[in-house]
Amino acid sequence: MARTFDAIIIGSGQAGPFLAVRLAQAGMRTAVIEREHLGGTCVNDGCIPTKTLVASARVAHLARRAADYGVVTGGEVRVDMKAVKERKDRIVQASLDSLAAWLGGTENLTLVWGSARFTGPREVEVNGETLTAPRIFINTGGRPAVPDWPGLSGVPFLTNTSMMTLDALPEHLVVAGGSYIGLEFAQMYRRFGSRVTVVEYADRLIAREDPEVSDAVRGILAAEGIDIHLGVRDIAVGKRGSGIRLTATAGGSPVGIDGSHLLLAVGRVPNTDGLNLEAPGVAVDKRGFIQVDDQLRASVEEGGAGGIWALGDVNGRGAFTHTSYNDFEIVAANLLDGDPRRVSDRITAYALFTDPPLGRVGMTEAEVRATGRPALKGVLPMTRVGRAKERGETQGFMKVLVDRETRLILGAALLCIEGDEIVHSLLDVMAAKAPYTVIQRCVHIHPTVSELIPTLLGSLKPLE
Ligand SMILES: Cc1cc2nc3c(=O)[nH]c(=O)nc-3n(C[C@H](O)[C@H](O)[C@H](O)COP(=O)(O)OP(=O)(O)OC[C@H]3O[C@@H](n4cnc5c(N)ncnc54)[C@H](O)[C@@H]3O)c2cc1C
Ligand SMILES: NC(=O)c1ccc[n+]([C@@H]2O[C@H](COP(=O)([O-])OP(=O)(O)OC[C@H]3O[C@@H](n4cnc5c(N)ncnc54)[C@H](O)[C@@H]3O)[C@@H](O)[C@H]2O)c1
Repeated sequence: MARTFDAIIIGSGQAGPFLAVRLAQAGMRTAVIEREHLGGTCVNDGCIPTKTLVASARVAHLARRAADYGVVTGGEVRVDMKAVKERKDRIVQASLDSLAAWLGGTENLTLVWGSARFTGPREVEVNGETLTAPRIFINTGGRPAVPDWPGLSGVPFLTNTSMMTLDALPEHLVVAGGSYIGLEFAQMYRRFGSRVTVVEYADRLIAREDPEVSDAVRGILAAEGIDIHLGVRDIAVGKRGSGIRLTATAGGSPVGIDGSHLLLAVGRVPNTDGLNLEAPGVAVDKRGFIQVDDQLRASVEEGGAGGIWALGDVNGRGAFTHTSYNDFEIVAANLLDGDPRRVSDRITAYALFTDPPLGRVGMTEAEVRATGRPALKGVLPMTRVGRAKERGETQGFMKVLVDRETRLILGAALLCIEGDEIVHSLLDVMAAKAPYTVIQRCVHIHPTVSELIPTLLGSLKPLE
């Protein structure tokens, strides 16, 4: 006998639990199916633990720089990795506990532990039991990609998931992938005290960003003693003692790196392969992401029944906690509030949490150029920002791009202290569809980093 619900949510990532509570509060009998841990990647092996570790690493970094500020410490700075991990575990556990209490205390909501797969358009199977509902929401997220390098299956390697169990310092961490995940771990472990080498396939780091951003990030990381190899090809790995040996070519020259640990950060794959999406006829693209419309309804092949939505990383429309949460808001608004919110209303915004962080909104310069529209550009090096000088952290720059005709802000890259925070002042003006002059004429507080945003906007020159 099948158990019947009004709604089923597969996966408890950053959209599912919030949607489940809204649906249950609206009187729908709702099941949340989770196979591993509540909260998904963000809570367990993504944002929350990594930003907690980044905070420990920053303290170590500043403690080593104490003398720059005239502060005397008791000699060499050491990092107690067990204590660092315990702090991280405590913060993750508190998040898990509050999520479990919230879901457990919600009427009409049933939590089912197990791995779900579709057996029909409106039914899934979990642990041999069939659950049915007229509405099914997929929030199954993604997992680390594992490349097919020769020798990889014969050596121990880490991913962002297994990194969470480390409580000792790697002597030499080799990080494959010089993008968001790889660079956050690279800087963090360098600051904890490891030797760190990054190997990146592209000819620059974070290759989705503009070259000047990639180059500045590379300079910042290199100055901290991180070895970086770009344009890496033909990677092969083998065992060497208790560690690994990675061989490759970089820019055509052979490279050999002996590391104690290997971290794979070469991208993520969506968790759709085990869902048996053929049963409801849900279409995926060639990388496995579920095809959705602007209101996140899964595109169901001809003859399919509909009634299926996909939220979060699994739909390929965003790969961040805030985009997953926004997916929840869009689906809830459409289903429960009669408010036709859409994904296309969302302005791209994210941060890379290196130190200094990179706050990003809207288009890159390359994207603006590709549109062919006349634009203005402003750049301000942080060496000219009083607050940065006072804090002794003048690395990076702020860059903004504006449409010359409409005067609307098109995009910005703020690689600077507080760049992940102050970028919201630009984002909010973009959301308000107000011209840049609104923020340029706004009087900001002295001495802050935000204070220089009007100055940045006052420095606009035509984008040649
Ligand atoms: C190292 C790292 C750092 C990150 N840092 C940031 C950051 O700083 N800021 C940011 O915005 N984003 C960050 N992200 C991205 C962010 O974690 C994800 O975008 C976010 O978690 C949204 O994921 P989601 O809602 O799609 O699902 P997920 O959080 O991935 O959760 C999916 C859930 O579904 C479950 N599941 C999967 N298949 C099934 C099944 N068949 N049956 C039952 N359950 C299933 C999984 O067990 C999991 O719990 C980071 C990611 C990583 C890996
Ligand atoms: N701060 C944040 O918000 C944050 C932090 C971490 C992760 N995330 C999310 O997780 C997603 C995945 O992050 P990611 O960094 O794993 O993936 P990514 O797709 O951004 O980067 C993967 C990197 O690995 C490189 N690469 C691929 N194959 C390689 C190979 N064989 N050898 C060497 N390098 C190779 C790619 O060129 C790329 O630079 C991001 O898109 C992001 O949305 C967000």
